[in-house]
Amino acid sequence: AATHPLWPQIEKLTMEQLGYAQQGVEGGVWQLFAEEGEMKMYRRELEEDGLVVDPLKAVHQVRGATAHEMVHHFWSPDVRFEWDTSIEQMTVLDRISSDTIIFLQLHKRVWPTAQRDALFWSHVRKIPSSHPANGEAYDTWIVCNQSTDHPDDPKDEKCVRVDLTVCFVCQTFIDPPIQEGKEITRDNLLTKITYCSVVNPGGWAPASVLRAVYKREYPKFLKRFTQYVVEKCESQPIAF
Ligand SMILES: CC(C)(C)c1cc(CCc2ccccn2)cc(-c2ccc(S(=O)(=O)CCO)cc2)c1
Repeated sequence: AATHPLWPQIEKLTMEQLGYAQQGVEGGVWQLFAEEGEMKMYRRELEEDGLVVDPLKAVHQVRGATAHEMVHHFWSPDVRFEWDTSIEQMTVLDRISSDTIIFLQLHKRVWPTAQRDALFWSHVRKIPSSHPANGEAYDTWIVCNQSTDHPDDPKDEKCVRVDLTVCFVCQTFIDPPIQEGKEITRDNLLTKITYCSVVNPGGWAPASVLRAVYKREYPKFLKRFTQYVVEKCESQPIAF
């Protein structure tokens, strides 16, 4: 896949998004709009050509599943319908490598806006932890979703194409730190999650509707998704 024409963009954007996700939310630019237990959701108000494209950043931490397990279930087309209630259809247009897929997704229509679809590459990658595994911090895993073009794009005029950049970054910590010779259980897995998205709705949609939708849907999505992965993995061997 390193020879695929998209590869330089995939490499560059994935590392940029990793940096963006790891930036803190200090400085007053991010406004907290939802908080539930360990989950905090922030947004910045941003409009382009009169369209709401508010960047979102969510941070969460979850016990019971690893960064690898979280990120794999976010990336995999096989389980997408099990957790993503916002989509009506999903097609894999291309598998450009074992870790990069091109998706076409039809999202459920949200009244009164026109139905939207999204065509994006989705890349999953492990970022080896910089300091040697001190037995606490494990590797960081990232999924980066970026809108792209594709020759098999059906270009359905009835649909409005959203333009999205999304990253889902996870890192697992063993808590409390492992004792010599003791086995790690799922309860020792503390996974920190950062979810960032910038979605241009791509066509007329009232600011009030979009802001109401993401303020309602995003907290639900992140809670539902993380619970789904913890439950799905609880009886499985731990995949680091
Ligand atoms: C609300 C807004 C942020 C603009 C929005 C609108 C729509 C299209 C559906 C829609 C919703 C509301 C209003 C109009 N259309 C989709 C998405 C969206 C797409 C993808 C992902 S993902 O994280 O890549 C998970 C894979 O599906 C997350 C969010 C967001």
